[in-house]
Amino acid sequence: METELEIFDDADTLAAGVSEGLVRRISELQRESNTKIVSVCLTGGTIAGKVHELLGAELADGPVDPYRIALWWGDERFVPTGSEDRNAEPAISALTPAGLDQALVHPMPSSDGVDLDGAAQAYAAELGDTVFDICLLGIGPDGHVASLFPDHPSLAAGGEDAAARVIAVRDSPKPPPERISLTLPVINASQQVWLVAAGQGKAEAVAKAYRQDPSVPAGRVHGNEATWYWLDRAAAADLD
Ligand SMILES: O=C1O[C@H](COP(=O)(O)O)[C@@H](O)[C@H](O)[C@H]1O
Repeated sequence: METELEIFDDADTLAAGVSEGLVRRISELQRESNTKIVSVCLTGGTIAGKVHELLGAELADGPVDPYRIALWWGDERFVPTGSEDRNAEPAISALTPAGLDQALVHPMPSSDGVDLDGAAQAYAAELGDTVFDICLLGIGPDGHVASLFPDHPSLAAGGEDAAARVIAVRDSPKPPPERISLTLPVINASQQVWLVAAGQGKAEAVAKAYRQDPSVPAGRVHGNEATWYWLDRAAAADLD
């Protein structure tokens, strides 16, 4: 399993680099097989928003067939449809103009009319045994990935030995308190895991993750084939 590191000057050039990297990898996989549907798991967070904006434009006008991409999410805030806290909706708005097959777009449920545990179970059923070609993950300043937080029940329930593929998260240390998250076995089954972080506030968590410190969830994720770190200089500042 390879670990790759890409460092950019700032958050904007980082987002552009990740977006270009996605186009490169997705088109490579699509070229290998005419029928291949590339499964990409998206993340929420600040830098991801920038990536999705750029990716929407690149997918509309590049080598990728957007109709052969399946989109999934690593985590979601359990809030009503239309809430500005949702991870999926801004990404879908940014990417849909590129011409996605909506049947292959799999947002996690919102809180409208379902309970949290039921929502997590429904997403697990939808996910089945899907293996992601690429799983994008933001890193929180505390080292959380998806909605698996350090020193929190989410990490116990969603750790390497998790029984479920998708869990309900309550009392999240970062608001909103109720969330849905993939667990480590699903993330770590991905062909490639891409960790993306920008800003000095992420530097300590990134350094721990890079040296695979198990005290932070980000230090416990990896891809089957490769793990990529996509960082700006500030987030990379504490790397040895
Ligand atoms: O709440 C969340 O936070 C993390 C990190 O977000 P960032 O804004 O600090 O980059 C994100 O990866 C996760 O998907 C999201 O739900």
